[in-house]
Amino acid sequence: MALSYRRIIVKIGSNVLTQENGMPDIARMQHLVEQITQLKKQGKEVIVVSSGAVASGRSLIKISEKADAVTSRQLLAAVGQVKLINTYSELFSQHELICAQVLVTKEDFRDRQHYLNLKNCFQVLLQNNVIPIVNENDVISVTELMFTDNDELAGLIASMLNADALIILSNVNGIYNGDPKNPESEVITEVKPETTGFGAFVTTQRSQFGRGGMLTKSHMARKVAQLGISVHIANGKTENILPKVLNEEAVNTRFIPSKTTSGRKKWIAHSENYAKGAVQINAGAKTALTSAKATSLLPVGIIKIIGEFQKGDIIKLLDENQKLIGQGIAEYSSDKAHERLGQQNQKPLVHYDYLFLNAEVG
Ligand SMILES: Nc1ncnc2c1ncn2[C@@H]1O[C@H](COP(=O)(O)OP(=O)(O)O)[C@@H](O)[C@H]1O
Ligand SMILES: N[C@@H](CCC(=O)OP(=O)(O)O)C(=O)O
Repeated sequence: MALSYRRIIVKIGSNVLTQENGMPDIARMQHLVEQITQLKKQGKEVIVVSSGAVASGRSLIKISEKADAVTSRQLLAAVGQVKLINTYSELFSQHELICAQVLVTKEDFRDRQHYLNLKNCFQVLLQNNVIPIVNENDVISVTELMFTDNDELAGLIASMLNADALIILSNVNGIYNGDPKNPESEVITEVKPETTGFGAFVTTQRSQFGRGGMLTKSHMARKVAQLGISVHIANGKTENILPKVLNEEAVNTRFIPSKTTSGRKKWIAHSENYAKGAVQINAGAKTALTSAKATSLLPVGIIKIIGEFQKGDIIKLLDENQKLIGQGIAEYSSDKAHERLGQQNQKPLVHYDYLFLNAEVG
């Protein structure tokens, strides 16, 4: 039976678009564009998150051996992104489709207003039947300003746009229960919200041109599925992989979504890096928050306040072992929280509606 997704984010990894010699694989791009065109013809909305700028740059310019890694990446990406988007534009125009370039940085997800502006831009593109092609703005995103990789970016976009599905195309058939190169390893076909233990199979190993590897993919996939979005990790080098995934005809790893979460919670879920402060909570509060019942964080369960924050800021929630368990929006400042610390009958510091708790990865 075909999966009936309407809004789909397709993330295309560097390795899918790159030949073994590091040069862009135009034939592969052409085939992916054909598949996306088919989805568009079926009335689906498709947003592409495409890596490949650096690989495209490599085909155009030779970098000096003296240049450092950051500068080389800036040069290759700045030159390569033009070629990448031009290639997409030419290929889509052969099918009478228009695509748009959307380059983003971590900063664009920083506050609610930036977030809403970006969301608005996607909405107008989709309303006009344009295919957004998103990539990180590698020219200004360097070192700590960078997304872990485009998988993280794709997860953010999927949750921002309330997508039905995120399909991550990589150079493996999915997450294997061992080394992907070992013929005895098999693809884990389904990860349910309650599945545990699969994280042990994922190593920090990554492919020749990839950045984050399978570890970030599985972290992100878990989080996105927790927000109510199906996530598939599939092989972008397999012929007709997109229709095959949707018709359940290809081996891939599918993360089954939890029941849906509000847009506000989705934003909070991805705001961990923008937290202004943190609170450490006791074991009782942790048990209450992680139980099935909707519970707000009360000062009585807080043992420590870390850093300064104002009403409306994102704050992290840590357990007694300093482990991050989630984040939420503070209902009042750190000064007021200090006054109420450990006291009973006080207003919640984080209301349940503004609280997001992380799932275990595996
Ligand atoms: N359990 C596993 N199953 C599949 N791949 C794995 C696993 N553990 C590590 N990997 C590595 O993750 C790589 C894919 O991630 P990555 O290199 O970031 O690719 P991409 O460019 O598509 O984002 C695989 O090529 C493989 O080397
Ligand atoms: N923004 C970079 C890609 C970075 C990246 O995350 O790559 P990948 O791990 O292959 O998805 C580029 O366009 O070359």
